[in-house]
Amino acid sequence: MFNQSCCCTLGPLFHMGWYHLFYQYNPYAPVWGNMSWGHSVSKDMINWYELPVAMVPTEWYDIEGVLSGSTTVLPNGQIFALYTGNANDFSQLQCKAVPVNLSDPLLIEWVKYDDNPILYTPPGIGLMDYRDPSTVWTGPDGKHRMIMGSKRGNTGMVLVYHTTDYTNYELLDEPLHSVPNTDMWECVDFYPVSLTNDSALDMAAYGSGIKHVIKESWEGHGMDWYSIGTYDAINDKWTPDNPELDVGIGLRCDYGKFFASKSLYDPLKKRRITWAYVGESDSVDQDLSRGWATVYNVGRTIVLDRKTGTHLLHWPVEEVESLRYNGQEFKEIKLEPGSVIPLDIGTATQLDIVATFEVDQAALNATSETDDIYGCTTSLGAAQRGSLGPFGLAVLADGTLSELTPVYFYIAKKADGGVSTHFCTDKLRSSLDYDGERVVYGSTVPVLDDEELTMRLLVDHSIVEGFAQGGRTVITSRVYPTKAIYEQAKLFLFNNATGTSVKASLKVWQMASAQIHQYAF
Ligand SMILES: OC[C@H]1O[C@@](CO)(OC[C@@]2(O[C@H]3O[C@H](CO)[C@@H](O)[C@H](O)[C@H]3O)O[C@H](CO)[C@@H](O)[C@@H]2O)[C@@H](O)[C@@H]1O
Repeated sequence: MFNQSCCCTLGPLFHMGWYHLFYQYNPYAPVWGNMSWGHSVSKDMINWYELPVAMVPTEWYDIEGVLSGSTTVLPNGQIFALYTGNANDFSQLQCKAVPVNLSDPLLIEWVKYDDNPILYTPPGIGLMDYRDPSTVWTGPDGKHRMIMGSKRGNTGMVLVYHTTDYTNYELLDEPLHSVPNTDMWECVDFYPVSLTNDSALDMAAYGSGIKHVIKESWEGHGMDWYSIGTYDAINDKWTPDNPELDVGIGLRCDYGKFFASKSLYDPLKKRRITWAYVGESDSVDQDLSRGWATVYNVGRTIVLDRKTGTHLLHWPVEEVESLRYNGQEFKEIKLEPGSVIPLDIGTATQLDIVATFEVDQAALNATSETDDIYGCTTSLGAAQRGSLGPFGLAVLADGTLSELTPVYFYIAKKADGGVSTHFCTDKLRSSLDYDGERVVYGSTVPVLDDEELTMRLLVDHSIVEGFAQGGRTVITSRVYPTKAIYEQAKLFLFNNATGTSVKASLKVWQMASAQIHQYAF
């Protein structure tokens, strides 16, 4: 957690045994402004050291902000950053910077390129619709490429550039991809995923057995969208597998607070990790009185869900399991319709929970109730009862359930005989004293015939990260309980369905705190 960091998680990189995270950061206040590149490092992605700010606004071309961008590590070990400068007239110009000393594992000092800016807005693009240059990668033809997010009118798009020297960039005539009515695409990310195994691929991977993902962050809406498709590197064009799941209209990386994410190919463990800015959801006044705002999620691996082929799986990095202690197991607890069962686990403010739920198959077949329009976000939350849901866990709840955050499944039988399963987080009663959004987050989650319903929850005081079906649908929430804190925070199982009992089995671990410190020089 960092004093007002905001917006894109910038070019993460791995250098000499350290994971580096750069992020939009205001050194002076917990609100957006004075945008600089904050810098933190970790050896394990769990415990972090905060380093001196890497870049601050100093020049005419970035005096209104050193905005988002990326870093690139070349095969010869050279490193550079590309970023958007918010110029003195607020136009968005692309700039370059390099670390002063490559033999410094911490890459403390950065210097801006003398001939910045290296790119001006192309004709036909708004001066403020042109930002967040990506990591540079090399295609199968040996050409080096960089992409940026933009829009024309209301059509969001990814622009593609070629470069031969990593400083001069030539814009291609056609975008990599665009989708009408999706507005400005911020912080675009583009990466390959394997169709054959869970090993991540670095950007150079291309050919059969590979799909490519475009991720964009929807300006002003705090939502990150992704789509899986095929990249034609010869023509620098990308096509979605399913036009109904195109970028910005189909699937989200997370259905809660998770914005402006950026991924890293981790060369050490051959995996792709993503981080995003998990903003506060109470008022700016609260940010000011706390003196800080915004956290980052525990790093999440990304792989293609090879069972559905339609989804990605976002899952907490394995390192987080090193924080687990005092694991307790609960087996086959029967939850009758309308039941709420406290789980005796002691303090319940920092938890890792893995739970499975088994619905009575006879009840599922027998129910005559159908609901074709159920949706988490339009529902009344966990209080809305149906024949086959909701059931799940209430976290950060006080003993009287005056405050609680239910995370649950809701199965809706459809008129055509099929079912849709929804994964939701209900923030309507998370806090008795709260001046922010009171909403229900969530979406549908595919559940295949041979699968149980499973969820994993990471609970950490004001953050609840929920992962359904191995990470097919993910919800990150910020909640601000006033009573359900420290020793008063409890964990409950519940089944608010009217027509089925549910069997729950779960393992719950207490979680030690991660260490976040200033680096001692
Ligand atoms: O920090 C800038 C980077 O953040 C991104 C993605 O989140 O753009 C956000 C954006 O909005 C910020 O500035 C607004 C004032 O201009 C402010 O109202 C808003 O709350 C902020 O998040 O930043 C740019 C530049 O101002 C603006 O066009 C965006 O909407 C990313 O695209 C930027 O690189």
